[in-house]
Amino acid sequence: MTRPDTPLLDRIAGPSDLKGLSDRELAQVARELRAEVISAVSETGGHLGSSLGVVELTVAIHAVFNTPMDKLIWDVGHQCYPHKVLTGRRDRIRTLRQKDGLSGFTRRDESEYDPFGAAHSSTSISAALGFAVGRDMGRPTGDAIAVIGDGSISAGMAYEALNNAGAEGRRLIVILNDNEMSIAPPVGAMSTYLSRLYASEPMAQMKTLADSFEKLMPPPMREGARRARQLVTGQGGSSTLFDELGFDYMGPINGHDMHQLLTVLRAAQTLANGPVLIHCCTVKGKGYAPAENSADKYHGVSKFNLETGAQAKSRPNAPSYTSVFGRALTEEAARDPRVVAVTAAMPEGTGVNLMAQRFPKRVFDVGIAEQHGVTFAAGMAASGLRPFCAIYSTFLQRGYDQIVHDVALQRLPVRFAIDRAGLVGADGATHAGSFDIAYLSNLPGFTVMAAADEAELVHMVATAAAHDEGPIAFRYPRGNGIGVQLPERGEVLPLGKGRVIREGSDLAILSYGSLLPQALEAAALLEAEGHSVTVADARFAKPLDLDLVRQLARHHRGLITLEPGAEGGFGSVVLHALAREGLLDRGLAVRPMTLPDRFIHQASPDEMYADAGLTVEHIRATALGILGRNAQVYTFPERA
Ligand SMILES: Cc1ncc(C[n+]2csc(CCOP(=O)(O)OP(=O)(O)O)c2C)c(N)n1
Ligand SMILES: CC(=O)[C@@H](O)[C@H](O)COP(=O)(O)O
Ligand SMILES: [Mg+2]
Repeated sequence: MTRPDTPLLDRIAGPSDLKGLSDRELAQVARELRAEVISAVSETGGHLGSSLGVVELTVAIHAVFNTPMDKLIWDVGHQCYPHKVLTGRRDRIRTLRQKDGLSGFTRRDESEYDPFGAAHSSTSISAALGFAVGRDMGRPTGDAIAVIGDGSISAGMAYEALNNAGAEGRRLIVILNDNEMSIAPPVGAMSTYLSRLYASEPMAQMKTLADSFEKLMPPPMREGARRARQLVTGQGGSSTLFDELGFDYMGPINGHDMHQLLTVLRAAQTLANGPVLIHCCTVKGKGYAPAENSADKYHGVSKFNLETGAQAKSRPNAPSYTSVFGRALTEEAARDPRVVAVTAAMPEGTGVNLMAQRFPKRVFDVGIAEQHGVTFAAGMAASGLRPFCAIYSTFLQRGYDQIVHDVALQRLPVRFAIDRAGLVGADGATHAGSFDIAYLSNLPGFTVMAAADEAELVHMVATAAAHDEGPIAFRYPRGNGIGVQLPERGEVLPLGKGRVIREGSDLAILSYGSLLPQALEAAALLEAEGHSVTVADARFAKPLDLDLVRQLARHHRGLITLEPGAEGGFGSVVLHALAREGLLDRGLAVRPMTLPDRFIHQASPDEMYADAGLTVEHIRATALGILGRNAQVYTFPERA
């Protein structure tokens, strides 16, 4: 028997425990749940703002619907912390985004209450429709409910899903969580439209709410309800974009009012006989003043002081790669009025906000629209501008066909600034920048570079700015540089030329990208053990520095290639070149060191690279595996 003053949340082992509670008690659960999320994230860091915006909504959905039989799919999934607390993971919520801990997003292999994984935005409606079809074809699925934000619904994939779902006409619940924020303030006509939808008088809200019920009623009752509404509101009523797409639009409702939420969700559950869109207005960061009062609503925070909201600040000895890029880009823009920048809803994350401070009319935030952003930049390049398309490696995957079809095939000089290259830490596998080397270095006419440090990044920005012969990309990691001196001005690098950093004679390590310091450290260890090791920085995966590769192959017993990228990238380019040049015929020992053929889940970057087999010790062991008979032969990470 639980004591009467026991917090209600302590009695919630799972959503079924919500069923017996009154609406008032559910509101109390939400209050306690909000406090729990704030407390937990103050210890772990993470996506606090979006989670606080959906606390009441999360309680109401799990109280009304029958999860996990009903499939609840969170778009992006960064707002899923309240959901995880209510679905049996409260005991692990303080392991959030840590090695072997809870993911910061939804994951199928983490819980039956996570029917679909997320992290890249705008996928929820598509997945929910898939579940709805499964249900209608007899699969063990109840309702399909997608919760999608106002930022995420602006992406093309969301329209594709709305378009299809509206035509399919199947029962489907889409909840638009509209907090008037993306990561940055939202952009685009859809955002303006949504604001208009609910920026009207209360009466109009009554109207749309009455509208909603009218639509949900069986046809015979609708006419009577419509006439009643017209009498009350005196308005014929207009339909929304969503109505026109075949959805029954319900709302706008206050997403923090438990009574409104429960009433509308129960109505939808009882009456929906096709696709329904519930427009739910919320506040990002709701209920925690430091979040509500901050410009970014605490979208992504480090650990913070619960009382003050002050976030733990790291004191790096070097600037972030992102800020180095933003400043170098701004300098190029100052020298050349043709330089413009495109971001997909991440001006701060990519650093183009630094250029926007000086040249606001030359920086374009297209919203969460990577596909459009790439081809938009291609059009700019075709017009004679010099566009920098700044998109994280993982999100650039969303615009790949546009890269091939609109940029490479037409050999248009779009500059791709690829941030978050390699393993990124707490965001885990969904955000790893693992594949861009592989997916770009095979495209004809592309120039593909990787910065070994922040000074190299400055030179690569200058090289890209000056490169009009075709598309060019440069990648760099999340986080801070290594503390090298930054050049006053970037120099244009000789195309396709690498650089030898230290000369040896036994073995060569050819590094591509940001693991060069690890290569140099391993070389020093090997030298102390009597081995003579050359270390070179390739700088380019395409065009490859063939003279350098020939020289390394001909004058060493072994060659290691090293890259913070998946198989099929730089190492493959080198192996193809060696094979084509007959440089393997004399028994050269080659070891490509890449990310392993499996996904690596969240941890610190160092922990992830250790898991990936890409640390100094791994490099040393690989080298000894070539050089010494009695060496500990390094076995590559197991294949998936
Ligand atoms: C394809 C893709 N591009 C960019 C991002 C980065 N991103 C994560 S959340 C977010 C904003 C989402 O806004 P919204 O859907 O309104 O959710 P809110 O944070 O407001 O709850 C963005 C741009 C992403 N996750 N996926
Ligand atoms: C949820 C999401 O996709 C973004 O917020 C992402 O987590 C940002 O990553 P960075 O923290 O590397 O900018
Ligand atoms: Mg939003």
